Amino acid sequence: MEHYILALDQGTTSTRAMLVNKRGEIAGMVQQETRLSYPHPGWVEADAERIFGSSVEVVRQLFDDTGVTAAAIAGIGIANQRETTVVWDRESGLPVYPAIVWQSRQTEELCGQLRARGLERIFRDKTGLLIDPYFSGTKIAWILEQVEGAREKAERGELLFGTIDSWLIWKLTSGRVHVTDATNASRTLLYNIHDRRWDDELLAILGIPSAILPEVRSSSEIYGYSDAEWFGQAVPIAGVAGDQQAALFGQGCFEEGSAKNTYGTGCFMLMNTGRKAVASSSGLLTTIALELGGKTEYALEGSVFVAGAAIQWLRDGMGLIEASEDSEKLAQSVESTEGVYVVPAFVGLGTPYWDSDARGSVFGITGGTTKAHFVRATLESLAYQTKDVLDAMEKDSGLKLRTLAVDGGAAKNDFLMQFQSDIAGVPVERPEQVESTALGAAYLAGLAVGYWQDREQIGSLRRVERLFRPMLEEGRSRELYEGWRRAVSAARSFKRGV
Ligand SMILES: Nc1ncnc2c1ncn2[C@@H]1O[C@H](COP(=O)(O)OP(=O)(O)O)[C@@H](O)[C@H]1O
Ligand SMILES: O=P(O)(O)OC[C@H](O)CO
Repeated sequence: MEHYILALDQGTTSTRAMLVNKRGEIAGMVQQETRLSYPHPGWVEADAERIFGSSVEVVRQLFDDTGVTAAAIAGIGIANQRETTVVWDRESGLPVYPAIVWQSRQTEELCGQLRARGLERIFRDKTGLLIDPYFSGTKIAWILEQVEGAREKAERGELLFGTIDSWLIWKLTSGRVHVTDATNASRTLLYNIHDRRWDDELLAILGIPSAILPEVRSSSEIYGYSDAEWFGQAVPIAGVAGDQQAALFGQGCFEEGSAKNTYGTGCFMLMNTGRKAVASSSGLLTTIALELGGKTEYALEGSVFVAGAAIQWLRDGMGLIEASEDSEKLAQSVESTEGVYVVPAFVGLGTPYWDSDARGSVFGITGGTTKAHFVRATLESLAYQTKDVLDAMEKDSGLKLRTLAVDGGAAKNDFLMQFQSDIAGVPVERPEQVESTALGAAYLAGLAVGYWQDREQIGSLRRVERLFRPMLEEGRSRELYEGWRRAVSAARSFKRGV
């Protein structure tokens, strides 16, 4: 019987289960969309129970579709949307509040207070992150504050916190295992990435009792076994990483200086900086890339909050397209945007601006602007935001990128990838398998159970599907990008009225 690794990619907008074979091929995939809710402007929440339910459903469906059973699964690897925060009752197993999604901004005020107390430096030095609602720490503090009785319960050890990986593992093991991995821990604003432990000082500042925290483990080891109830028989859960770190690993970015950009709901560029935690002066985050074989590796990261989400907005909010893929043809139906810029700062701006006040804006429209220009400008915004991050990355690392490895849903868009290469002036390399996140999770699990031997073997499995080279004349590219910078600057000043 052929054995597989089961990869579970629990992303912001969808949950996917995949079977990965020895050759690193995806032998089957099932996907389910996740519904988000927006209870107030800027807030983004999800039903944690549904996230777990859909995770089980996609696996069961995958088994039904392929005829593969749990007996043929050597291990489960989990990659998850990071930072998204779940707090649940240890006894009943029920979340005390919906999952607060990473994009959600309800802790803006709390973050402002922390910054006003001059705490930015302490958090930055210890965690590599900024004080921003993006990260889990203030989300936990907010839940403990807002949900009646939650703080007292947390202090009595009756509540548990987890990012989505912890939540899924806890549920899959029917409440026996409460763990996370170092990459996920490094996104909470509570984890000291240098000492590699939960930081008491930061916990005290945020008023979070340590009893609610999961145990932090490596990214590749057997954490526990899924209860037979879920998939028919127990399966080892053997790999965990935040989805962006998983994608870095799945892309084979093992060398210092290698980088990938994932075009999903947001865009996340990570550069491997090896055993060094490089501090940034340009608004990048320093984060744990991986903990494997007793060694910790670090990465620099640039985060764009709204990327593919802007294409979804064209589809669902504006009704301009029927499916995300349609954006490609429409964009190509016009020569340029004719000066139109869309700044999709729906929840503020991340790297390098970190501006919570910025809001989405459109510039340069005329009576001649059509749907095609609008759609093209929205797609182009993904490339411009990536260029912002890339510039910061090269500046802080002192390294010039030779190629940018890409993946994620929107990386399938040829127009976008060519425009990206043109604007960034760097070759863009798309692997045959753009599901790098799932592959990364599978590789981590496979290494733990001996399905694959080492990174060398894994690296040899990667195949490039297409290389996009810069084609646009450099002066034109610079001019377009300067227009973007002006648009961003205007979008940022609008809310403040300056
Ligand atoms: N061909 C395409 N062109 C542009 N955007 C796309 C395309 N296909 C998917 N997307 C966008 O990519 C996102 C889905 O990518 P995915 O990697 O699955 O995201 P996530 O893991 O964040 O849920 C969606 O926001 C969708 O709008
Ligand atoms: O859901 P994704 O794949 O866009 O990833 C979300 C990130 O992990 C948030 O930091």
